[in-house]
Order: sequence, then structure tokens, then C-alpha cells
Amino acid sequence: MITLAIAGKPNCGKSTFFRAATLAQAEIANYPFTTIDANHGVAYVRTTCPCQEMCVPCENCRDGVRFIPVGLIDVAGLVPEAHLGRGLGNQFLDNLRQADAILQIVDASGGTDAEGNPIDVGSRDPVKDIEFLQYEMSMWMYGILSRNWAKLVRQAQSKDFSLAAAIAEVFAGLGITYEHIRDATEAVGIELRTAGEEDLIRFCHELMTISKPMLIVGNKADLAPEECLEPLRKHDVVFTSAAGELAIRMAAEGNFVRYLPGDRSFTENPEANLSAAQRAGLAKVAEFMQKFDGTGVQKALDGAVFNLLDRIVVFPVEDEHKLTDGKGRVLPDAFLMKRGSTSRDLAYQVHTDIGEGFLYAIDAKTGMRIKDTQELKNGDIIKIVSVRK
Ligand SMILES: Nc1nc2c(ncn2[C@@H]2O[C@H](COP(=O)(O)OP(=O)(O)OP(=O)(O)O)[C@@H](O)[C@H]2O)c(=O)[nH]1
Repeated sequence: MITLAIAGKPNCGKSTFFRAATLAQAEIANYPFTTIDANHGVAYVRTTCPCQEMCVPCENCRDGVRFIPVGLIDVAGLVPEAHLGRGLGNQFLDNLRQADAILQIVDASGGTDAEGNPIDVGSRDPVKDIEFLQYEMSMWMYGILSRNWAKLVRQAQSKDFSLAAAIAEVFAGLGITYEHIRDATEAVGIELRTAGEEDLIRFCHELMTISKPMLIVGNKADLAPEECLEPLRKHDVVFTSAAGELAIRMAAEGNFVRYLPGDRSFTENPEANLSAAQRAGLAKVAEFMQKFDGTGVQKALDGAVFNLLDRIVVFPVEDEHKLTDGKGRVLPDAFLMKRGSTSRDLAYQVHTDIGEGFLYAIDAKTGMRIKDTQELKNGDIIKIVSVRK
């Protein structure tokens, strides 16, 4: 499963974002559990279910809106100079290793200092929070590299081994590959063997960016004065109110409102007996949603998976006419595939045996056979024909 990590300084709203994103209404989450432990949960990305276009009865979506599970990790708060040993422990390393991408939460309201202590709203430039996390993570990687440097150079000299391959081994636990090392070296234009400290820090920054793509989330945007939002806009930030999302997801769970995560608005249930205070709270969230086109939480999750990680959604079926699996369930699965994947890749994703016995695939929307090398498109419904091995 694709996994996203939530990282940021203390008090920026990570846990609130995590709780909001993993709080799923029963009808959305057919996944057996949404919170695995305090820091690991299941969130969902939102897409269009093809059932309405194909006129088939479907039980896996809500009115044509389909939610697909992704893992979510709430990483412990990072403090300045964490790379020097203040709080960056094994747990952080482990969380980072598991993550395909990072949601970097910043306090868009400028209401917390570098360590997360509350200060007056607007008194800290939130752009500094972006730089801080990226700096800490690059310096932490640089620390690992420099501690191993002499050994790596020796290894590369004594064996028939390139320095890049040796570095890749050091970072393999973080999911970093030889290709990442090569691309980062090229991007910063350095020769690893002769690189000095400054070059290696730049290299680590690039390596971090390439191997763990980051989406910046400007949280607490509901409190943020315009002068805090403006500089963040230059950084391609998704603005959120995690607290707002949590409030309406809880209200939806209690049947007080109708809301699907990612909707631009919600409607109050006429039978709900809301107190004046509850109504006023929801009115504030509604106002934010109108201004920002929703609470932003779903937009951040979708942005990380569909844009940053470049995934498309493909629906494998066994019966290309009824769009069912062997048990008669309509559009039972939705796979998040890397853009550029082929029907053969899909076959392997369904099962190794199906991949190995792959014969051909049928595009259920057109009824046509497709070549095994043809790129799949977002929303494709595909039947794989294979000989069972
Ligand atoms: N107004 C507003 N308050 C928020 C929002 N998100 C979080 N908060 C509040 O900010 C405070 C900190 O939120 P947390 O979610 O605990 O922050 P955290 O980053 O997990 O903090 P640490 O556990 O210390 O790392 C809480 O009082 C939240 O209610 C938001 O979007 N808007």
C-alpha cells in the first residue's frame, strides 16, 4: 500500500490532520481498520468510480465517489537541530523508510515559534517552517554520509565498486536506490569523489527531494492572516484546516451533516438537533470551505498520491461485461498504479501467477484487446487473460 508520512514541527497540527484523515465513516471505509496504532492509520484518496459511466450497480462507492486506502504515519514532531541528536531517533528513521512521500505540515497562521510554542498569530513567517524541515532532513542525511565517508571511499577504491553504489548501500534502508544517487549527483553537478562538505550537503538535499517527495501543507489556514498566506502561495502549498475537517467528519459520523471527504461543502441534516454553539462552529468551517474550496485535507492526500507520486487508478475485473470479479462483486478493486504502467504490470500487481501467465488484456470500456506494452489510463477497467501457472 502507498504510505504517506506527516512531518513537521511540534504543534503545527500533525495529530489533528492524522485524526481527521483517518476518521472514516462506515460507508467510506470498507477497510477493516483505519487506526492501526496511535501513529499508523489508513486514509483514503478520492477518485471517480466508473460505475455511473458504465451503468452498473456498485457497492464500493458513494454516489460515484470512490475512496482508495493509503497508509498514513504521524511522525513525531521535529525540533530545530534535530539532526544533532535532539529527537531524531530510530523511530523517525523507520517512519521515513516506510513512507513513499511526505506531507510536510507547516503552521500557516504563524502562531507558533520554531519549537512549536504558541506565539501571537502572524508573528512568525511560515516559510521558515518549510526551510527548517528540509534543512533538518538534509543535514541528518549528511550526518550519516559524513560518518561513513572514509569507509565508503576506501570501499570504492579497494573493490570494483563505484562510490555511488557504496552510498546507495548506506541509504538502502531509507528506500534510496543507486538511480536516486546517480540522479542527485547529476542534478547538483558534482563529482562525488572530490566533493567537499558544501557539495555533499547540497547533494543530500537533492537526494532527499528525489527519494522522498514532499507536499507542503499550510495548516491552520483558518487562523492565518493574509500576510502569512501570501508568501506561502509561491511555494505551491495546499492550505488546510485540519481542525475543520475533523469537526465535520465527526459531525458526519454522528449523522448531523452530510459530507464526503473532499466535498466543497456539507449540508446539515434537517433532523439534527444541533446546539447554538455547534451550529456556530460548523458555520465557521463552512465559511472556510467556501473561501478555500473545501478544508484542503483531502486535496493534500490526493495531491501527494496523484500528482507527487504520479499514480493513476485502474480497476481490474474478471468479467468485462458485468465488470465483476469471480464472486460477482462489481468493480471490487481499485489499484493505484504508477503512470506509464502497462496491463502486464497490472497483471503482476493482481498476482505474481497472473503476471507470469499473462496472455493479453481487454479494455472493458471499449471491449477491445490491448497490447501488453500499451500504457494504462486513469479510470481504465481492465480484464486480464492469463494461463494459471
Ligand atoms: N484553528 C486551527 N487549529 C488547529 C488546526 N489544526 C490543529 N489545530 C490546533 O493546534 C493545536 C496543536 O495540534 P496538534 O494536532 O496536537 O499538533 P501536533 O503537530 O500533532 O503537535 P505535537 O504532537 O506536539 O507534535 C491543537 O490545539 C489543535 O486543536 C487547524 O487547522 N486550525
